[in-house]
Amino acid sequence: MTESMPFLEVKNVTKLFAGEKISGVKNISLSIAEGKITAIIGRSGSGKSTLLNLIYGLIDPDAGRITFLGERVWGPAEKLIPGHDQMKMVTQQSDHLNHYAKVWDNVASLLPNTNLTYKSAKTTEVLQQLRLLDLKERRVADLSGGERQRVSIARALVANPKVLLLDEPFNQVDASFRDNLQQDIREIVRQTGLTVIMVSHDPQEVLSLADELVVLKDGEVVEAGNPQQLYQQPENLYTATLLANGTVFNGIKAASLGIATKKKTIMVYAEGFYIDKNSIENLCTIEAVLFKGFYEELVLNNGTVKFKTINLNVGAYQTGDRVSVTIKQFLTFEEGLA
Ligand SMILES: Nc1ncnc2c1ncn2[C@@H]1O[C@H](COP(=O)(O)OP(=O)(O)OP(=O)(O)O)[C@@H](O)[C@H]1O
Repeated sequence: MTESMPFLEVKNVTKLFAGEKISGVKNISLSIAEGKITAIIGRSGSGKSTLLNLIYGLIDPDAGRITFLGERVWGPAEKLIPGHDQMKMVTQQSDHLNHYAKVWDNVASLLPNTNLTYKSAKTTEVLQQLRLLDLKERRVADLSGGERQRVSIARALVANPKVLLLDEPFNQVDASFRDNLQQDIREIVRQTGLTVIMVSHDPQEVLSLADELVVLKDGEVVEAGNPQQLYQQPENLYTATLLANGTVFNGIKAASLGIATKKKTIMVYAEGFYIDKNSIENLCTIEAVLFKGFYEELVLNNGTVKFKTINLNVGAYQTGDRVSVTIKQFLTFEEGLA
C-alpha cells in the first residue's frame, strides 16, 4: 500500500430503502484508519447496520463507492459470494456456528488442509487470544452466550482478515464478560494491526474501546472524531445525548440554575454539578437517591427544573435533603430539543 492510498474509503455513498418513509444512508463519506477501532454510533434506525453492510459488500450502494486497499468493494450485483474476502463480519446471531461440533472444529474448519501444521498452530493461536483454549473440546451447544460470541470472533479471525466488522456483538453478553472481551479485542488489534469497525448502542463501550467515532443521524454523518473530543466538545446535542448521561435544559430553565446564555439549549453532564451540604446558595431538594454500586445517582429539583447528578460519596445524602448545587461545566447548543 502506498502512503497516499487510503486504507478503506467510503465516498458519497447513498443507499435508500422505500418504506413508510424513505430511509437508509445518504451521501456518506468517511475514511477508516488502518489498525484502529472505529465505532459507528447513532440512534436506532440511523443507518449503522446499513453502512456496515455496504462496507462489507453485502448490499449495493445506489450511488457512490467504497474502496478498500485501492480497489472497489463490489456488492452482490457484481459478486457471486457476497462479502469481501479480506473482511469478516460478526453479528449478534452466532447462527453460522455448528452447535454440535467442537469449538476447535468450528474454528479450524475455516482453514484449508493444505498445511496441517499451520492450521493447528493458527487455530491454537486464535483460541488462545480469545481465551478459548480450555474450551476447545466442548460442543458449541454447551457454551454460554458470551463464550459463543468468542467462538464467532475466533472463527472470523482465524483466516487473518484485514478488517473485522462487529455489529452489536456484545449485546447479549453480561457486563463483566463484555469488559473482558473488549479488552481482548483491543489487545488483538494492538498485537496484529487488525482494523475493527463496530456498530454499537452502548456509550460506555464505544468510549472505552474505540479510537474513532462516527456519529450517524437519519442516515447522515453528523460528526466524527476521537471519543474524548466528541464527549467533551460535541458539536451537536444529538452526539452529546448519545454519549453522555446528563440533563438537557432550555434557556429559561438553565437561568434558574444560574446559567446565562443566548444559546437555545444547554446540557449538563451528570458529573458537571457540584453539591455542597453546607452552603445555602442555589438550594435544591433531593427527590431520589438511586444506588448504582460504587456511586449514586441523585435526582434534584430546584423548584423550576429537575436534573440528575452523580455522587461518589455513597450514603451521604437522603431523599428530602436540601443541598446547594453549583454547575461546574456545561455545554451549549443552537439546536432545540428534538
Ligand atoms: N432491507 C431493508 N429494507 C427496507 N428498509 C430497510 C432495510 N434495511 C434497513 N432499512 C431501513 O433503513 C433504516 C436504517 O436501518 P439500519 O438497520 O441501518 O439502522 P441501525 O442504525 O442499524 O438501527 P438499529 O440500531 O435499530 O439496528 C431503518 O429505517 C430501516 O428500517
